[in-house]
Amino acid sequence: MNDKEILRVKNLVVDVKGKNGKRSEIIKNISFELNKGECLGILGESGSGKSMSMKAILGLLDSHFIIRGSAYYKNMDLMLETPEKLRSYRGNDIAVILQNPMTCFDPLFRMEDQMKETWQSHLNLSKRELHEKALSVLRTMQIPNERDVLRKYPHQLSGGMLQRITIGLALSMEPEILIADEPTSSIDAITQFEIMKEFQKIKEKCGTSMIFITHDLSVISQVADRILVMNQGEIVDMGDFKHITTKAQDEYTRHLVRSKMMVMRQYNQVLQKGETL
Ligand SMILES: Nc1ncnc2c1ncn2[C@@H]1O[C@H](COP(=O)(O)OP(=O)(O)OP(=O)(O)O)[C@@H](O)[C@H]1O
Repeated sequence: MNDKEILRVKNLVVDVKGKNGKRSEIIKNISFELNKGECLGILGESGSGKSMSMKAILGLLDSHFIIRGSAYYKNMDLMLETPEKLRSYRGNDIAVILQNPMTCFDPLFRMEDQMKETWQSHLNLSKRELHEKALSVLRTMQIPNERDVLRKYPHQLSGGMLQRITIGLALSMEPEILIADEPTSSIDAITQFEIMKEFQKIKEKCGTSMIFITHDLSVISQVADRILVMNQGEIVDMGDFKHITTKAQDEYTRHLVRSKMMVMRQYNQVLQKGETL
């Protein structure tokens, strides 16, 4: 690893064991690095291996999967760490934001209790301080009526608001790396735009290193410094937005760009209308 890098993934292979005992390769020898303060976009269609590669790095795959390769975080190979150590990295150093914010919260508990629980095991704070922290996260994420929101259950809040809270919670842990796996896919286009603005702010203000996983080129066009394209478990292209959209040599990338560009034009039209509402 050089000084600029915060994560270096080398020759990552993931095999899955089928019921008949046969092994099939779902991640085929991928290597990439994430630089400090950089936002790396991982782009690919459904099933291309975006989530699996992240899960493998974070130790989130069960024993049906056989993983080879290395993933250096601050010169430590995550692949060689114990499950306990990986769990502590996931809480403190590497924050993960998932597709559906509803699945991150327990439907039976009020938002305040869930937020407090996130911090309780990591921070030594009094009840009062935890309450103040919860309010401050909501204010930072510009959530109105923050006192009311804390008393609500997850189903009483919109998907966009829950995702904002998830992002706020992830950031409150001051992670070194933020991994967002399709964080806007279950949200309408206007809220998606607002959430993307949050990610842009995070990048500009906090300098957090980010990996942003999506199947949608338009979504990462605003935040990603570099985009890595995956197809059938392999990295087929890598470069900045301009390279991906105008100079990609790989036929799959070109096909992806052509089809996304059309959607992107429509998406931008919707957003422009939304902004002037
Ligand atoms: N539990 C599983 N058991 C076996 N194979 C799996 C399992 N989960 C995913 N796969 C396979 O791994 C490959 C990569 O899946 P992955 O979820 O990483 O794709 P993705 O690019 O993140 O797509 P999506 O956006 O739909 O999640 C796919 O071929 C998928 O069928």
